[in-house]
Amino acid sequence: MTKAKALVITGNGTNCETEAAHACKLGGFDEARIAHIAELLTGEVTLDDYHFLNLTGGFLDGDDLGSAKAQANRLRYAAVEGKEERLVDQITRFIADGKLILGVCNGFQLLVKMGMLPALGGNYLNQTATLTYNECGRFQDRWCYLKVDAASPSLYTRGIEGGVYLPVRHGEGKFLVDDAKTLEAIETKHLSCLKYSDKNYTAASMEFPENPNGSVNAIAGICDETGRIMGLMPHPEAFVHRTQHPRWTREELPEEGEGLIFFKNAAKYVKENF
Ligand SMILES: NC(=O)CC[C@H](N)C(=O)O
Repeated sequence: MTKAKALVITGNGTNCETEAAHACKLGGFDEARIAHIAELLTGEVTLDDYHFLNLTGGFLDGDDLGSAKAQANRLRYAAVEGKEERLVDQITRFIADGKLILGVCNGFQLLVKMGMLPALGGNYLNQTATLTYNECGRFQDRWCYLKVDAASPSLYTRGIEGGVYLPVRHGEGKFLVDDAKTLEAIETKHLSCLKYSDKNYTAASMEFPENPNGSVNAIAGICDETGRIMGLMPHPEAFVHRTQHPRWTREELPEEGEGLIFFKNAAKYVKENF
């Protein structure tokens, strides 16, 4: 059987790479390699050797120009040393090969600003949305209830009943779209797979602090139409064990944290399809 291989990109200010790689291993990947972005740009590491690309959280380029904007330009336009291709050509091939990309927080901002989400009509290099300053005007560091759309094509949220409880920590998490048509397409295709909600996961919420940033339609995460590419502001890699839960000493909790399912689903998909 193929070895399921995950790649986590680090460098220029990411700070969740170790947790993301740990979550990949716990979720069932045989290998989780942390690579500096420079290793991709020099051609020492190539995406073709992996199945699951993790774009992780942090403060890429210090959030200058807006979170993840500089890295979005870097990934879209930088050449790979000694090769006739740009890094974006490798990413486009990665997607065409049926592989998986998960962007968390800064990684979600990166995917959106590269144009890779929501990628309506399969156009992966067309920016139609953004993530900008939280409506409250402050950085938010708190735990949120996230309602899952069971009709979404996202492979990561498969099997989740109701919703998940995960931490957020961001200053620029407000999801916005360029026009009403984009939002309508996102909703009718069920690409808005995660929404900030009340604690019973009954309804999406625009109320602060349930919705920590004022995202349009309470959107916390979206996927593309294939369900293989997903981005979300909350951090699934930060809740893979019960001791990461804020009330773990007071509540009876299962051993496994609620975020691990994202990585288990990704590993299962890779093992079934490669
Ligand atoms: N945790 C993160 O990845 C934060 C992303 C970004 N630096 C922000 O503050 O919005």
